[in-house]
Amino acid sequence: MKREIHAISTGRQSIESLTTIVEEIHPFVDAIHIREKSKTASEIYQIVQKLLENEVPLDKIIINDRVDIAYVCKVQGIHLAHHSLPVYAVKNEFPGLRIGYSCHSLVEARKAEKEGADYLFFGHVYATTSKPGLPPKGLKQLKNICRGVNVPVLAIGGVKPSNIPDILQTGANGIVLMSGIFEAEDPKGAANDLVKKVNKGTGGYT
Ligand SMILES: Cc1ncc(COP(=O)(O)OP(=O)(O)O)c(N)n1
Ligand SMILES: Cc1ncsc1CCOP(=O)(O)O
Ligand SMILES: [Mg+2]
Repeated sequence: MKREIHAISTGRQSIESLTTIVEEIHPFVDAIHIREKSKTASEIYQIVQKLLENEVPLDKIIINDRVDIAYVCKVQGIHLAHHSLPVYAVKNEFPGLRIGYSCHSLVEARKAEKEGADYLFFGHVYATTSKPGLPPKGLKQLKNICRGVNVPVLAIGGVKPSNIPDILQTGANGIVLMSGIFEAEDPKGAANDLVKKVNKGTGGYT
């Protein structure tokens, strides 16, 4: 199974900065999540249209939570969280959309898999400023999730180049980064480094 690198927007950047970064990084990553909880549907639609105008492939874009926008924009997929529509409901209505789900336990992971999730995020694996005050889940729990489901599991939270080998040892199928890409001094260089690190020892870069 091909290892994947996903990048998630921070929700803290302007449309201009966000789209500029996505235009630079898209060749290096497998998916870019537009996770903009305080932007309106109209603003998120505008982001997707701007990306499209700048030749970012729609099949690299995943919309967080907003199934309506994912469907209308015909992007790669939808990423759901515990506060989103249930996985089974989205699967029933939109069987063509790739569905991701953010899980935090094995019970949740198995439930999402059973309901039709195509891949899972598990985290936060390491401490991260994105989840202040919440203890990290760690590599042992990540390994447990990877063993307990058959769909790909991607590690999220505090991921950086130095911890990628440990993450991949757990059986995880990839990594997800927010600050390490979107807040990097050189997002394109950071994404390029991640590709090398993730594919080390597999005999090929993507
Ligand atoms: C145990 C637990 N429940 C919920 C959250 C946060 O929500 P989540 O479903 O992970 O969605 P995001 O807001 O992170 O996109 C959590 N971190 N832990
Ligand atoms: C959305 C989300 N869910 C768990 S950690 C996280 C954010 C990860 O951010 P970073 O890659 O900067 O640690
Ligand atoms: Mg989460």
